[in-house]
Amino acid sequence: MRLAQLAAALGQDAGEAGSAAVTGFAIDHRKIAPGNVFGAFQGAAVNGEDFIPAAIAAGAIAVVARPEAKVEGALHLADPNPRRAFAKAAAPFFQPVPPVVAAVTGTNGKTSCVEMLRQIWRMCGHSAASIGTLGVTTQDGSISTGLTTPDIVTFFHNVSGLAREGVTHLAYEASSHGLAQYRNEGVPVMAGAFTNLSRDHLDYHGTMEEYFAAKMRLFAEVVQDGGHAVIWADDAWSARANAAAQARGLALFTVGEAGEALRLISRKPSQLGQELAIVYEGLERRVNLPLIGAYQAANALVAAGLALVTDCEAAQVFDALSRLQPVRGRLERAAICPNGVPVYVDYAHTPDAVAAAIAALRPHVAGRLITVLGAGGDRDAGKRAPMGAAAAAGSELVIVTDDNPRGEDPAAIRAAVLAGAPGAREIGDRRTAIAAALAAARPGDIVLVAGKGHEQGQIVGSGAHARILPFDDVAVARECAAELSGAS
Ligand SMILES: CC(=O)N[C@H]1[C@@H](OP(=O)(O)OP(=O)(O)OC[C@H]2O[C@@H](n3ccc(=O)[nH]c3=O)[C@H](O)[C@@H]2O)O[C@H](CO)[C@@H](O)[C@@H]1O[C@H](C)C(=O)N[C@@H](C)C(=O)N[C@H](CCC(=O)O)C(=O)O
Ligand SMILES: Nc1ncnc2c1ncn2[C@@H]1O[C@H](COP(=O)(O)OP(=O)(O)OP(=O)(O)O)[C@@H](O)[C@H]1O
Ligand SMILES: N[C@H](CCC[C@H](N)C(=O)O)C(=O)O
Ligand SMILES: [Mg+2]
Repeated sequence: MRLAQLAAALGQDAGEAGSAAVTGFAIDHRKIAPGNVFGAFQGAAVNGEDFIPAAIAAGAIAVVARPEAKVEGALHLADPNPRRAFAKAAAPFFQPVPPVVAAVTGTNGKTSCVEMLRQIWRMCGHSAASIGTLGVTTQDGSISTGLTTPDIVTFFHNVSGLAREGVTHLAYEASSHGLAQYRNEGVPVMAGAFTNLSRDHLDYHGTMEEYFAAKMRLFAEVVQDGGHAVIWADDAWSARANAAAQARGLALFTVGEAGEALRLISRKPSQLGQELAIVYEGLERRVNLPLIGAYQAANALVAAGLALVTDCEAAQVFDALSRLQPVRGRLERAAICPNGVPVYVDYAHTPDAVAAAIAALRPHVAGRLITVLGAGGDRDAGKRAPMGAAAAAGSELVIVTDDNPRGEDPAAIRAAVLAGAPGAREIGDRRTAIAAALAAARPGDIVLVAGKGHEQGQIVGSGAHARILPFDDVAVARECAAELSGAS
């Protein structure tokens, strides 16, 4: 690719520099190699424009930046929205891409949906992958990227790398941060999905309206012209999501009890899962979903909707639902105590998710539900008390503990959660809290350990002082259960 082509994609003229070969793209000046294009963005922590001279010194031949940024010694590709312009400029460089791409947004359920869709596609015979909180997942396993939505350069590398490996079907998670920062643009997206909206990330977006607007960029700009919008119909924000998709002219596919394309008629919990009655194209079908909880049924049906609009055969899709494997850290049964008490690990880290995880377990509780939870530091502080309240409303015993305190005082975070759960116990150390929950449990009880799901570490400190202490809720629950059997 020549610089002239790249400039033309942005409607600009590269002049004499146009014949230079573009060797790659970077948004971090420390990753610039000679011949690269640098994207200089104003960030939350620092201003990327401050690194323009260093990027040019390292060999950048062009810089995508705001018109007012100072660029000397390289071509200035000026744009008032440099993140969007950078994505547009870089996209043609990263070829090929999988022919079928779907993206999922929503407060809760993105990871579950993309992972379930990956499995359904696979069972329909396609070579499929997903990108999201669990990393880049193919049938051979997962590689973690650290963030739900990686930065745009990593995203392009991953997407084109998967296509080169033969992946034809890709599902990715579009977080609101990722959408707001144009971290996943430029790949033709055949279908987008919306799962739900509830409180999270207001530290970043400010208001629910802004948060919703960030999510709706998926339908307004990211999904390709003539693409599909699969929308969970039973959420308070669904009607507005429908309107956003229709305003863009996308083909609407609604799912749920109020869904028109895929209607959920009934849901009956069974011992190991649930039986769903659904109607698709006028035909009533029964699906034995091997997963518990209304929320997992919702995610499975949204994933099924995405498979259907990406041309999978209905009989195969519904058959695949009955063979879905659990998603790591989502209502994962981590251990069974010697007295028969099961311990579930769930990634609930919003008030709505805590309520959803509890609702999923409640039909299976004969005795008491014991919930262990905390809230993350350097994240939306306003969700902490409502998380505590959701736990208290649905559990007989709540133990408030630490969950990635990051740069904050862990005791202050716990106090904020406890404000919503006044009767709760407080045990800062997460291992001690889990051990205490298991020790308190009597036959018939269930223990829910919420907040970390698949995570492998406890993040303490921030910036240069950040450390990730190894911690895995599933492993710790197993160890604590084993200690109990040693003690009995
Ligand atoms: C608030 C936020 O979203 N921050 C992310 C964002 O940072 P930013 O664009 O504001 O960047 P910045 O650090 O201020 O730096 C500005 C620019 O200067 C560049 N730079 C910076 C330093 C330097 O020495 N040289 C240099 O060139 C940076 O590459 C960047 O382009 O882009 C960075 C690069 O992609 C991310 O690493 C960073 O994630 C931080 C670590 C983070 O914690 N993000 C979380 C909140 C997040 O994004 N979570 C979402 C949602 C999770 C969910 O609920 O699903 C996710 O998608 O993971
Ligand atoms: N459809 C849903 N409705 C309500 N709660 C849900 C739903 N799906 C998942 N949850 C809750 O949210 C938790 C996280 O689920 P998942 O990882 O699929 O969501 P996510 O949107 O990817 O989250 P993140 O924003 O952290 O990436 C689950 O463990 C569960 O507690
Ligand atoms: N993607 C989410 C993960 C939160 C998980 C929870 N363990 C926490 O640290 O708050 C976030 O970055 O807000
Ligand atoms: Mg996720």
